[in-house]
Amino acid sequence: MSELLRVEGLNVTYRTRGGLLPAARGVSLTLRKGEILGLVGESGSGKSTVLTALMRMLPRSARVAAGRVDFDGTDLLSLGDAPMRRLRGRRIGLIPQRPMTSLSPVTTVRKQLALLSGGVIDDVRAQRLLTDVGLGGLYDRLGDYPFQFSGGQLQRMLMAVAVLAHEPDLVLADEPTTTLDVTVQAQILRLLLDLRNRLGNSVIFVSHDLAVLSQVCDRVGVMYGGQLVEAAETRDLFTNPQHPYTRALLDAMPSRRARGERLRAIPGTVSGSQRLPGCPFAPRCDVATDLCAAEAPPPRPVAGSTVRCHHAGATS
Ligand SMILES: Nc1ncnc2c1ncn2[C@@H]1O[C@H](COP(=O)(O)OP(=O)(O)OP(=O)(O)O)[C@@H](O)[C@H]1O
Repeated sequence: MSELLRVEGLNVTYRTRGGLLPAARGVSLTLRKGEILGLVGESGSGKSTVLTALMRMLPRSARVAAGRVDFDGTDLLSLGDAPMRRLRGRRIGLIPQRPMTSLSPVTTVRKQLALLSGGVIDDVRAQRLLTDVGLGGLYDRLGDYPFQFSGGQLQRMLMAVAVLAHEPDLVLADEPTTTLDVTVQAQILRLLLDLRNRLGNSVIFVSHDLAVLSQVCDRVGVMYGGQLVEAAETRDLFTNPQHPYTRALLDAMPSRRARGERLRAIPGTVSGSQRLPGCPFAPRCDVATDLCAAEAPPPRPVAGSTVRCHHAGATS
């Protein structure tokens, strides 16, 4: 598979009352054509910041302090605003986190689908797209308002717009199933896989839930304190995790604990870890040494993973 996206050394900083906050720190990743890459991490680890930087939709308080984002031969970070707007939607689609709040409550769904698709969804096209995402029966109700549909139905419609209206090469999905119940969540994940298999698009799928990512992703990147601390093929990550934080995340997954066994929470919080000079996970890590607190480990290959840990390889 050839490469679609290459992110190198992405640094994003927010201006806050407490000073500059480095929310993404030296994030490097690659995405092949047709690949689904998951990004996982606790709240505040920097997942949305990376996704928003790729879309060039960061708030004004943010600054991309360093890095390069090559999208199919185009440097996204130096691209002018007008060509970037043309790219958004057409070649890069976004599936939002909360379908209900992404839509205006006072405009009919028909109008919003047309607007979101840049005018390409007329009534004939809408019928085909709805059928493609398993909602053919809702065509007669397009004049209704968002609150008259379920969250799962709205998310399918937004996926139809993001993935099918222009068939973009890259789809960015920011926790698209978080607000849905488990059965609907499974339907949405299946739909995402079906669409990828049919269209061959690449996807970056952000979630705080490793179990969700394991169902759809070819590869998974683990974020902590603004850094990508480990990235590997999904199976390798689950069977042979190299970073202590990845191991702790896996240990905290209910499905991986034996029945009756206590779940292991990770003590401490991610808060403030972006400002530490050494490894951001060091204060919560049970194998950390003085070196970890003093020096940030660079990414290096260990047993199929790319991992940022001074002790990876020695501790597994
Ligand atoms: N607009 C902003 N202004 C200042 N700080 C921000 C802003 N947006 C995010 N941050 C901070 O940047 C860090 C990374 O946040 P980000 O939203 O990227 O994390 P996340 O992993 O996506 O979290 P979540 O899962 O909760 O969405 C956090 O410390 C957050 O508080």
